[in-house]
Amino acid sequence: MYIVNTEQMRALDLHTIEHIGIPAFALMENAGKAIAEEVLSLCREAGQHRSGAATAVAAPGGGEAPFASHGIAADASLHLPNPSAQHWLVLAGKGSNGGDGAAAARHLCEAGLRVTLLYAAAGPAELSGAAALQQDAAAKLGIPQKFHGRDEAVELRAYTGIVDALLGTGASGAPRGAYAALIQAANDSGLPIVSADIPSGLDADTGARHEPCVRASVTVCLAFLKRGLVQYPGAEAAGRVVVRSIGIPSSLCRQHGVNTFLLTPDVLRGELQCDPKRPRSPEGHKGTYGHVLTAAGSRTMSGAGLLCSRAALRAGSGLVTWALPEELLLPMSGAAPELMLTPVEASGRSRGVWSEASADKLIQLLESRDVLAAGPGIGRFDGDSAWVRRLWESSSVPLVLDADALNALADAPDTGKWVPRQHDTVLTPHPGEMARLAGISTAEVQRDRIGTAVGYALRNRVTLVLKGSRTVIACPDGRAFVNVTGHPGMATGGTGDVLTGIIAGLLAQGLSGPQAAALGVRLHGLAGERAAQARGHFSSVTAGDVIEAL
Ligand SMILES: NC(=O)C1=CN([C@@H]2O[C@H](COP(=O)(O)OP(=O)(O)OC[C@H]3O[C@@H](n4cnc5c(N)ncnc54)[C@H](O)[C@@H]3O)[C@@H](O)[C@H]2O)[C@H](O)CC1
Ligand SMILES: [K+]
Repeated sequence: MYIVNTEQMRALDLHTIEHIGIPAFALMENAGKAIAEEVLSLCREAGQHRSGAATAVAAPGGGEAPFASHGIAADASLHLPNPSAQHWLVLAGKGSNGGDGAAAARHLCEAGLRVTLLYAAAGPAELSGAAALQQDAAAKLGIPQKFHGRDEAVELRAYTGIVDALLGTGASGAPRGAYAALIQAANDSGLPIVSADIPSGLDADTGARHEPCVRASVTVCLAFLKRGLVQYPGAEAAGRVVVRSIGIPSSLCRQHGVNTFLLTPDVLRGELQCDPKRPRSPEGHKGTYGHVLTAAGSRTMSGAGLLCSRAALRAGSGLVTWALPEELLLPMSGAAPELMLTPVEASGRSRGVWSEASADKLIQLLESRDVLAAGPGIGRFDGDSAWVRRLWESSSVPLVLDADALNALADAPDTGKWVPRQHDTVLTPHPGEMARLAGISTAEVQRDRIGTAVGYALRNRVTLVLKGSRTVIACPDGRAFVNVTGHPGMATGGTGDVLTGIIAGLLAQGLSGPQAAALGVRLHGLAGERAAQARGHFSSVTAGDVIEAL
């Protein structure tokens, strides 16, 4: 599923209208029907919820074919039992979003609902183009219309639901004047709201909420998923999002530079050519599935190393060697019998702390290993930026950097002079680590997660996993994937270490950086959901549970 920004959406609209020849009015008609269908679906759900009765009429001879009678069936998508009990208000702006709303009003009327159109305008003269034609068509059909051009309060409780067709991708800044008043009234009404394209007030590119912003029950996103609908926390305003085709060919997306995707199984298999069900060769032996070296753990954070190493095994790596400061060797021996442990030179200050010199041992160990995962629980230590540089420049295997290895990278004075790596490099920062790497504030990272991640990945030719709600996987070629799996219960110590191990384990089995990062993030989220389900309540999920659920 493609994710577009407003500039790409406008270009796709224009291309479809001007080059392909599908008129804006036709697109708007399709948009209106799609919105109406989702309103009716919401009404049916509510009706079923209340009465528990199924709405479909069983066809003669069994089967659920609604309204079929002797082989003749009606259009089920616009059916609602007792539609006249519904009186929906369509709030329409002066632009094409409002045009979608007017079209939806006609289709809802056709389905038998009572409908009123309320424009954020002083009169029809303020409308133009296809939106004016839609308003005129609705008027000709006798659909009641009101015009509200001023910033005055209005009472909406007489209705049963609201369609928000005030602002779409043409909005800029916080809703003003009558738009603000109507959005406020809609939110205050407590009625179910179905938003056209995006909730009015939501920034379609960044997901920022310009108040007053509509809080929708459902958002009917038209043509392609808008970036703002997958950037949290703003996107919570959208409620359930359903993307509906309106006739703009998805085949146009590539030529308009759309290279951001929702991470679905189809996208994994298609765009990423990554088939998680890849058959494992029967003659496979532990060497077939790769050997991960983890450089992780320190005196006060030994568990991070254990979690990362166990996760690499659980993700399918044939072997895992855990390199750790010598002081931890005895205490951690046998903690996970499947792991091989090897001590590295600790710092002069303390035997439980890493040293810059330990990089030499790691490089030597990598002569017989396939992947290096460095960072979970290593803490900060003298010379750690030089340590990261040594690993960056001298390891000739895929590399995953996490936690304080990223902070050490961020503090390195001259990364621009480092020898570019010829092997997959995956960084897994949380927003704070991303901020340090990019030299901006965490708030700025969160304001445009996709843009920040893609910019860094392109500049540094790495795969960047920006963790958080809706994790972003940004690739060295500029493509980005937004993950939808996961669970609030995963916001607990150690789940980041587990993700690093999973990605390393997948790299060890031959996946590329983007494939291992995308599949790893998706599986990590699914495992977290399963762990939360098994625990009954998400507050008791631990990182270890996520490994077990993987
Ligand atoms: N173009 C097409 O073929 C299709 C478009 N679709 C729908 O159209 C909107 C985008 O429409 P556009 O006319 O560009 O802008 P909007 O309707 O979103 O709003 C512009 C309208 O609102 C005023 N305005 C802008 N910002 C503010 C503000 N902060 N406060 C108050 N008023 C504001 C501005 O002056 C204009 O009058 C898209 O989202 C789709 O819904 C269809 O999908 C069909 C194809
Ligand atoms: K809207």
